[in-house]
Amino acid sequence: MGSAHIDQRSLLGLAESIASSAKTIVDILKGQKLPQPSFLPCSPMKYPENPEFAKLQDARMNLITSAWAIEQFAAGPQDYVYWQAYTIKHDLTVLNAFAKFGIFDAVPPDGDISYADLARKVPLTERQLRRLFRHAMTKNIFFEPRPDHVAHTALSMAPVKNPTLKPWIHHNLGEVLPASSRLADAVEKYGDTQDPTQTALSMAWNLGKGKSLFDWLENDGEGPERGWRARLFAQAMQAMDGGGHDRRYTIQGFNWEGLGGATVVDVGGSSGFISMSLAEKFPALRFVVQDLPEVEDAFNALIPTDLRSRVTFQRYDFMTPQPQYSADVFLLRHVLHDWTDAIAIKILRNLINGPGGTMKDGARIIVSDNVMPPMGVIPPPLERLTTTADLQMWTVTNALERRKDDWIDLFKQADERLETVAFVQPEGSSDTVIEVVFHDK
Ligand SMILES: C[S@@+](CC[C@H](N)C(=O)[O-])C[C@H]1O[C@@H](n2cnc3c(N)ncnc32)[C@H](O)[C@@H]1O
Repeated sequence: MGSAHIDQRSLLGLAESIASSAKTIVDILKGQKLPQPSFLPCSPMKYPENPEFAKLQDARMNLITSAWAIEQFAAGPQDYVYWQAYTIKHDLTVLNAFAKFGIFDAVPPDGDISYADLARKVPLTERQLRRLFRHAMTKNIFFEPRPDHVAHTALSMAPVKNPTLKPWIHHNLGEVLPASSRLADAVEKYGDTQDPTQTALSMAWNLGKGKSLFDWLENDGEGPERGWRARLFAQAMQAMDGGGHDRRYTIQGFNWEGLGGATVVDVGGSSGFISMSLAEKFPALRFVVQDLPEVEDAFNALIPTDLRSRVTFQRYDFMTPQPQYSADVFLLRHVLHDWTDAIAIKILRNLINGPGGTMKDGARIIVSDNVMPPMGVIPPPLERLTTTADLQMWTVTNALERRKDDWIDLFKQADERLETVAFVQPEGSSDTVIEVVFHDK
């Protein structure tokens, strides 16, 4: 078991470390004839991933860790804590307002636009716009190339170039942020509960008795609007398809080719984007994407014609017995971490015990999810992604991120016949692919 250590470096030591990591990054990019980082809107959105990835990644992680520490030294403890409490929430509010009111897309990607003209394109007044922009610009999100005009920077261009960041912002800042600000109140009221209906989210959004996150996403809204949150959530999940949660890690982490002509059931598969990528790569495989009814539209919008015969959608509630119980493989990607142990066990048992029989001997459950590493063994910027995922689950469903032993215990508790045979975490991946085999003996 590792432990997190306090950073012992001095102010000058941090500055030297920053200079050294920055030089490594500059040299690698120069060597590969790639642009240097800048705030120009045409800047690349991501770092390259190639043979020098590990060296580049180490330098980036050290640079970020050192920059965080040096910011804390430069601010001093009193100002740092005071500023954090005061400013951060508004950074997030502004980002949410930009996404909600279509401002990222209303500012032209090239050139600039006056606040007055922008106010004619979006549902905000010039005065409101100026106030939001002025705060955002302190962190290099948009800038004023000339008085009274606003233009994009590389950061404000990110949701324009990758539109899935907009539903991602909506879910995290429009839905989860009001809930995370109630986490302490929910703990005070409900204690250390694992009930998915007694959460900070249910408190913040007055969900009513017995309603959980997914009931709310699925049912909020009237008439044709109903389920609008679930549809946006399905798009937000596609934003996770990049960085450490890129779909390619789920593809690399298991020998899909070796399955031959099997049927894979993608349980809680959302828009089906993983199944579609797997189907493209492995033409012998067939897929059934299962999710709640409101997600079907997102699937229909995404499925290419040539995959329709091999990738289908089935409305299915995984709190009920699995209709495809005789399939060869069940994929659960980013699903079990949404649920406390008692419910995750119920979901697993529903896979095994179908309405007409049990899972086939030798069938596999493939889980692609976070496995919490021991404390302090991965760089702090990556550690923060795992602790964020854990707190996010606590906030929205009272669930958690599990360590390796927790996963093994979970499968055993669900059914003694489940054997966990592999944990594979491809390089660069935040997800681990866990392979579990069912022995019907
Ligand atoms: C965190 S998302 C993961 C989606 C997808 N597997 C991925 O990798 O991005 C969890 C999914 O579980 C689905 N879900 C939640 N409750 C469900 C239920 N009772 N039955 C079936 N699907 C459900 C949600 O609609 C959502 O698509």
